[in-house]
Amino acid sequence: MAEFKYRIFVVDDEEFIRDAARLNLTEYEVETFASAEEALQALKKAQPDLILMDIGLPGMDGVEALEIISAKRPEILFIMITAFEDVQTVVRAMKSGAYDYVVKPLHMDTLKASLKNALESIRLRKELSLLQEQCLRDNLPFFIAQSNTIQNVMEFVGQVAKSPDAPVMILGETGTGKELIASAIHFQSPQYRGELVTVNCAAIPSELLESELFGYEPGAFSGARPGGKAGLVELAGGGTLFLDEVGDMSLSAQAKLLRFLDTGQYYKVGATKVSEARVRVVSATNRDLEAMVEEGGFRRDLYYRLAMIKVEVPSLQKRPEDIIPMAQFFLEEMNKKYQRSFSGFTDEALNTLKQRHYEGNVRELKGMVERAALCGKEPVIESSNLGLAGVENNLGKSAGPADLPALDDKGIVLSEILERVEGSYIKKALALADNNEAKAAELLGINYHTFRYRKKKFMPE
Ligand SMILES: Nc1ncnc2c1ncn2[C@@H]1O[C@H](COP(=O)(O)OP(=O)(O)OP(=O)(O)O)[C@@H](O)[C@H]1O
Repeated sequence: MAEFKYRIFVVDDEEFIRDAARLNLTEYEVETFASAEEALQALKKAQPDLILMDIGLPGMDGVEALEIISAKRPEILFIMITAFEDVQTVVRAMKSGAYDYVVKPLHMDTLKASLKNALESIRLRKELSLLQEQCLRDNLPFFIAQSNTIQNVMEFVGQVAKSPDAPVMILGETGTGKELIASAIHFQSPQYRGELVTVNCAAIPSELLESELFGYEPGAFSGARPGGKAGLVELAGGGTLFLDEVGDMSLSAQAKLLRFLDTGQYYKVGATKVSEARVRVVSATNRDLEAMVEEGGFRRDLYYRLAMIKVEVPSLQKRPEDIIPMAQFFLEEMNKKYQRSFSGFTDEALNTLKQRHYEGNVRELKGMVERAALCGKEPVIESSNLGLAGVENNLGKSAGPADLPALDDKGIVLSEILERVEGSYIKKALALADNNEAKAAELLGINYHTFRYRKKKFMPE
């Protein structure tokens, strides 16, 4: 195997110094240049690890070249070569990020020691970044994809994740895994080191959404924080902004978002100066956005912009092969969460799980397994632990008192039954309201935030 050698550019107008570097630094791959301009030209094709740069060059000086190169290639280290009297310039170079400097006349031992230190720091930096990458990827949420249907979706997701600027819209019923897919897009994209910032457009009152997204200047409105606030767009800079339930965004916020998507620019509330951010936007909805566009509730131009790439997540009903592997995976998760030690499900419980029609999709399945892990007795989950007896939770059927278990001398657990009834009505209201949580809350005569809180209890996120 060829021996690995660090690559060093030496930029000095004195031929003697260039020759000395080539002759003495044989353990490195050395290329020499008589001017900063020549080095800049070579950088278009080459990838040096370090540049040994003379400060007093004819034409562009060494510090200017350092600033230009560092802005684009911050990973390249610089050691500056300077004459004694040049202290001011050395200070400027160090402030601009030079790693070290050596003074003319060059002493090869001093130069070699400085190079060794610099290159050791490159090695450590590379090692650290490899470790960080591995750690990021190891902490990726686990996505179960057993069925061909969802495997095809995930293959497509892996492909679209690679183009960092293309907006992606994820469509699918509630609880199908849209948020998980948004995080898969982020972590498989080139900007995975940036933040993944999630905004639930339905949970933020429409009058606050704009200032949450774009931030505000000090004193922008009464009640604003004195120091102003950074927007979620800014926090997601260099990463991904996930707009969940995007169909619930007000028309005024839609207009601002469209401008941002078109130009990458935005105004903080109360600002006169424009700000910029580079962000991949992923959005999701379980509403029929095309119908909303026809009815004027969602801007057509924004819809086309956001849905440049569409990912459709099938309901659990359409991929029954995923039910059992998911149930087993969730049981492992719950074993850890609640320090239980279930080894699996009885055959009857497995059949119950397979036969159920999951209106709340994966979230409902996960909730059932969680409840079973809490209420069941080791070593295995039984069908009766799945919380389906007595009340038929499936939608389309009545969830009224007729389905409640009779009260006899064995007694009942009232709190459990009330909980089931509540869960059943919440699901029914969601279905009637076409998954619009605000409408579902209205149907149940409770406010939106109470609805969200109670929904989470039955359909944990
Ligand atoms: N394929 C999967 N593997 C493992 N867990 C999953 C999978 N799909 C969904 N989940 C889990 O199911 C729950 C619901 O998923 P998620 O929140 O991503 O759904 P959603 O489609 O965004 O729902 P909503 O439309 O209500 O916002 C989460 O706890 C998620 O971790």
